[in-house]
Amino acid sequence: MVSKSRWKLLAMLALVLVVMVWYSISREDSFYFPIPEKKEPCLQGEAESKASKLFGNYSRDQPIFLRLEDYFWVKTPSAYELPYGTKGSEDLLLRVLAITSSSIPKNIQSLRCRRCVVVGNGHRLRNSSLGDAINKYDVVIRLNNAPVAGYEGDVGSKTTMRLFYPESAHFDPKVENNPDTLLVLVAFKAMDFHWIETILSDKKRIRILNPFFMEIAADKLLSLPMQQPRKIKQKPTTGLLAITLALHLCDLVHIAGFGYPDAYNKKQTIHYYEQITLKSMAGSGHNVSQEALAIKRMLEMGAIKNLTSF
Ligand SMILES: CC(=O)N[C@H]1[C@H]([C@H](O)[C@H](O)CO)O[C@](OP(=O)(O)OC[C@H]2O[C@@H](n3ccc(N)nc3=O)[C@H](O)[C@@H]2O)(C(=O)O)C[C@@H]1O
Ligand SMILES: CO[C@@H]1[C@H](O)[C@@H](O)[C@H](O[C@H]2[C@H](O)[C@@H](NC(C)=O)[C@H](OCc3ccccc3)O[C@@H]2CO)O[C@@H]1CO
Repeated sequence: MVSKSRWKLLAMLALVLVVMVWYSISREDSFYFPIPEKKEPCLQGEAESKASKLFGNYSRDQPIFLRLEDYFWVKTPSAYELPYGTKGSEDLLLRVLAITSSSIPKNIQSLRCRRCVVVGNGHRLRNSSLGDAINKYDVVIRLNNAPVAGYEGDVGSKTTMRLFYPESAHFDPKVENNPDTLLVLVAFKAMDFHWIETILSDKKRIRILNPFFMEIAADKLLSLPMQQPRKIKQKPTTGLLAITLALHLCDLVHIAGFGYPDAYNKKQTIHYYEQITLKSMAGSGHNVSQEALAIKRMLEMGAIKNLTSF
């Protein structure tokens, strides 16, 4: 027979154990009982089903990056010229695709469920301390010249893809030089292909984004006219384009650093890394209030989740 005092001792020990487990789990840096890294639950195909509701009649068969085989023997017909299609640029593309790659890296390809985060360049990331959370995603998509060095605590240090175009390609290659980062060209005009042909030095890391995503963002998210006058007056921002791409590539899509100040807020800086205001964007061909509505719609229907405020 176990005596009453023994039972009491056992009960006390059990209580201490429960408190230790609770304390350990509630701390991020669990030291009594190491717990597996906390990751967002990921449902395979979730972003795909939300995207088809959002975009309607929408083909998931499109490749993310342009492929040589689609221009080599049979020239894939495209309804639009750049930036919504490749009509008229086929021969130039053939030359560029012959010296670049179109594959998705094996470590992303092989994932059963792809957790992605699109990091916008917005000021809301400043002092957000989101760095560790951002680094936990399988795919981190960054935009233009947004720096990582010096801002790791707020924006993380992992970069799986950087979407850029010639005018935005002024990130410091000595600092932002992670060899695992794909450099994804967003082509807006034929000159962009000439440019990339000239500057290519590390061919293996360059990809050319399928203009299909620009078309979908412009048409389905912003309802912009698809008929092309000589000059396109309005187009999606690179951030909205990246969200559209992520909904195609990933199973889970989160965003951070999106949202511009109100138009009357003339002093508020727009970026987390420099002091420019909304004024600098005048004439850049983006309708940020229309984009805010599109992002709100996607948040409301649960297609994306926001890590910062909006
Ligand atoms: C002066 C100008 O033309 N600025 C444009 C700049 C500029 O060309 C590059 O930074 C290169 O220097 O690029 C843009 O955008 P930018 O590089 O500023 O920002 C990238 C994306 O982050 C989202 N963003 C940014 C700031 C903010 N306060 N809220 C946000 O939601 C947007 O989705 C944005 O796309 C661009 O490419 O879209 C759009 C900007 O209009
Ligand atoms: C995502 O868009 C990027 C950036 O945010 C825009 O500001 C920028 O817009 C420029 C646009 O691309 C230029 N269009 C072409 C076809 O080059 C436009 O050029 C105006 C122009 C053209 C020819 C003669 C006179 C004026 O200028 C826009 C503002 O700079 O586009 C970026 C992506 O390329």
